[in-house]
Amino acid sequence: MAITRLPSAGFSITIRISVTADASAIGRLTTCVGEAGAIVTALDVVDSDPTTVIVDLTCDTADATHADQVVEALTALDGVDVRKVSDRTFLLHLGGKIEVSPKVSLRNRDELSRAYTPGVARVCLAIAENPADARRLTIKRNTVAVVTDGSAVLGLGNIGPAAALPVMEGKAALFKRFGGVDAWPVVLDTQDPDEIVAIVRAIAPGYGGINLEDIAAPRCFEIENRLRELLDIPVFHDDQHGTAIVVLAALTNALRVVGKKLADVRVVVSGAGAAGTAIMKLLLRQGVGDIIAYDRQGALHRGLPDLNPAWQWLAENTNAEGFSGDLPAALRGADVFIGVSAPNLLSGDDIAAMAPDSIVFALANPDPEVDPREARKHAAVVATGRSDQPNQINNVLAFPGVFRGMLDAHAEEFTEEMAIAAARAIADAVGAEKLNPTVIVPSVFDPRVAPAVAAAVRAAAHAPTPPPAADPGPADLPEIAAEAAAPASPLSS
Ligand SMILES: NC(=O)c1ccc[n+]([C@@H]2O[C@H](COP(=O)([O-])OP(=O)(O)OC[C@H]3O[C@@H](n4cnc5c(N)ncnc54)[C@H](O)[C@@H]3O)[C@@H](O)[C@H]2O)c1
Ligand SMILES: O=C(O)C[C@H](O)C(=O)O
Repeated sequence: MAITRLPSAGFSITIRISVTADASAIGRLTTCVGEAGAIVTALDVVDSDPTTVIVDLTCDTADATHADQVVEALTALDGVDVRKVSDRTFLLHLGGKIEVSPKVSLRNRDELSRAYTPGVARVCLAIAENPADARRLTIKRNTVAVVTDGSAVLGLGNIGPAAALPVMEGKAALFKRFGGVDAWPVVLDTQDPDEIVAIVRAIAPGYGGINLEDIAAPRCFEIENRLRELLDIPVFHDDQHGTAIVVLAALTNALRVVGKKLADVRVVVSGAGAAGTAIMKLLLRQGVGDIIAYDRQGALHRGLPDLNPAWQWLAENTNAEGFSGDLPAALRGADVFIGVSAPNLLSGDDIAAMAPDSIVFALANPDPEVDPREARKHAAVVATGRSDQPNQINNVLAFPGVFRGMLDAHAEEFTEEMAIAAARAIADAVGAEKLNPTVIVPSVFDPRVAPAVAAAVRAAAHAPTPPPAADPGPADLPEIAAEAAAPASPLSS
């Protein structure tokens, strides 16, 4: 039942090869790579002499084992010497993916004296006198902490803070690329909720928002709730709310495609963790017909003893009929399946037993709950978290625009109203003229998405439209400078 892995840019390798320089040499290399199931994406001649040519051959493979097989096949060719193999994903990560870059030039004493000491002291005092000025005079206005304890990283589990860092750097890069937000990873060597809350509370003054990331359920709920109480900046748990926003957007459009209404559909959710719980809460808030929630031990229902508070809430607010059968049984006649749990739980036959025009979102990464190619044989709309399948559902459609909007609005909290507004903006970004079973979410690279989400979030925060630039324009500065400089300026006496 496992999904067959296809060659992907995520497993791209560059192989440096020395080959005898005859007319068919290059052709033999590319044929060999193709026959081994990889896809050649580039071939560069690095050097040559009268008898040999040295090339860098770049190809997409399916995984690390497949990459080894491709290299072995090349090595076995006559007249071929494989000199070096580079994993392009690892090359891209050398030294990390983000850096701090000054926005001011520091070319001489004049600039140094204003950007740093002694000039900076007056700015510090201005903020000490009026803490709200931190948003105008420091990075706080545009900076988000991406906080993790490394306890639930992607679908990889509890791999710890250092191993989580590449994901957090990636999030920070996405924040900047799609939302213009300066985000910085904060990886914590503790998984104790009290310590996490204390640390985040202590670092909060330097940030305009907190993005919790890859913290395992159910601790993530407690940590988020406590921080929301304590802080005057928005706290957003991306795995919960980012996912829930994009799933609501995708489901809105999928229901448009099949002509059903949210209030009429029965939804089965596999995985009542961070993502699943937030998805269910948002769907319930939007008036979904009914939901049955599954986790490892089966369906959540009112009769189950010793549930944690999050599951107790779900047991009381879902599964109206008190169904307690297995997952395939729950799917019989269901309109929608949403998987945020584990790979390969369902077969094509399970999907075939759903209601006509069913919708399947199999979102476990990297391998979904059901092979999407099997699911597509029976369901009207299928989405996954994968970039090599149509309808990729990923939080990146939500979080850059959500934080752009919250920062611009100087929002003090993230609200459900913002989540619903963001989901509507993402759904509407597809547009009736483009909507079909394979296009229910906009492209990650659609430049209209993040601004539309930001505008929707700002409106939900009841904030006025900000000026186009996130930074203060020159017109703002004299007023701030005069205000801030007056008490301490040596020139003013
Ligand atoms: N595509 C997306 O946009 C997207 C977004 C968020 C999460 N995800 C994926 O969803 C999955 C869950 O993410 P999360 O952040 O909620 O993690 P989580 O650890 O908070 O929750 C996962 C839940 O699934 C349950 N589970 C595990 N195996 C199960 C099984 N065989 N049957 C039923 N339930 C099972 C766990 O007990 C847990 O409650 C991961 O694979 C993640 O990569 C995808
Ligand atoms: O966060 C993401 O981009 C992916 C998703 O949250 C996941 O856990 O797989």
